[in-house]
Amino acid sequence: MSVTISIQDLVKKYGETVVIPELSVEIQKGEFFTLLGPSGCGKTTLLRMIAGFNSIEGGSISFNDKVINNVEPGKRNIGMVFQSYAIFPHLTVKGNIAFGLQNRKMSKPEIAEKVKDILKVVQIEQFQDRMPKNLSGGQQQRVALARAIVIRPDVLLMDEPLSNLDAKLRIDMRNAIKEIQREVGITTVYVTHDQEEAMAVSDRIAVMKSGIIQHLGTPQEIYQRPANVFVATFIGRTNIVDATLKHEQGQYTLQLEQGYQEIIPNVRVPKAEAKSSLAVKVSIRPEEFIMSEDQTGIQATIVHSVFLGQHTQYFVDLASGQRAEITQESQTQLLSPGQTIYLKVKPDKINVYDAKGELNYTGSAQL
Ligand SMILES: Nc1ncnc2c1ncn2[C@@H]1O[C@H](COP(=O)(O)OP(=O)(O)OP(=O)(O)O)[C@@H](O)[C@H]1O
Repeated sequence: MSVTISIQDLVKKYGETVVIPELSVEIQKGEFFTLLGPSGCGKTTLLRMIAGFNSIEGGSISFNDKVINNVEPGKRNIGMVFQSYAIFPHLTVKGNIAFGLQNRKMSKPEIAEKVKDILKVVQIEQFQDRMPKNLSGGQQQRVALARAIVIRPDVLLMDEPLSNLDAKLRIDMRNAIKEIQREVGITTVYVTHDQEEAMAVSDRIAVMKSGIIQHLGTPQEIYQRPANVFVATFIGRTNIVDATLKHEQGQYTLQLEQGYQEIIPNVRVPKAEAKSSLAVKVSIRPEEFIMSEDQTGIQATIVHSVFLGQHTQYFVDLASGQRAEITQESQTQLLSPGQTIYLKVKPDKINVYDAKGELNYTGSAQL
């Protein structure tokens, strides 16, 4: 059975140091939920609180309607997968997977049946009699995953499970993890600092900084309408530029460099901040720039280019002196360093923030 995890006003302190000030979130039944953020933001701390390995200094964690704050880790019915595979070196693959079931006092045929089923799900049937030392990192991680899910946990917790794998295997394994999770449908909390990995596997992502959720949303929402400048720069690549937002005759016009301006269709400024002219920060992703055919827009000079096949990445100096990154579909002839171009932006795609970069005025960013 998989459960809803409700976290209410949760506080974590180490001595006098507050690591998680007061965090609330509801993780849906069967959801693949990721905690994403830079090193030290409190992801592992929160995961360990769910597992029962860390004390709780305030608030509550519930599985469905049951508060589990004081339930010991072994009784929470949780499966865990860590960065270090933590599988037993002296047991075969089959032996490793059967281990958790033997502790649950099942009959031998029942255990054999369950192990067989899980070997199939994680696709390591052919290695069932091997010892772990004769397996690749990816195969060992599949064993760890199989061992975690064979007990049919209510919750699956994964802490950087792919960090020890090489780049290609990480991609293969993240796809495998996503498929397996979908098949077994267990509520999953996944910790990573790798934004691309988070985007690839998650139903929803909580982007954290200093123990606080900065943005909670689907990968698409977080990429397209990041709640603040921290999230915009942490997820994917972007350019942050200063600009002025003018409110005239019921519409918002963004004034960028050199008199270049665009009407922005989806602006909502809270009443308390509303003025006819606001200093703002704008997040423009590399693909949200358009090269202007006529000589209007922001003048820029090509510094260098990186050919990536279908797309080419250009690093340019804007007239203001700011370095920017733009991505364009590759043309037969690449633009050369020193060449002058004119840039416009896609007004419905870019994100406009208050001057502190804390509040998104565009779209429907939810916090
Ligand atoms: N046992 C502890 N005692 C004191 N401080 C701790 C302890 N464990 C973690 N911390 C602090 O709590 C903060 C959050 O740590 P945590 O391990 O949760 O971060 P993280 O986001 O998982 O980082 P990483 O990606 O580097 O693992 C850090 O500032 C860390 O130094």
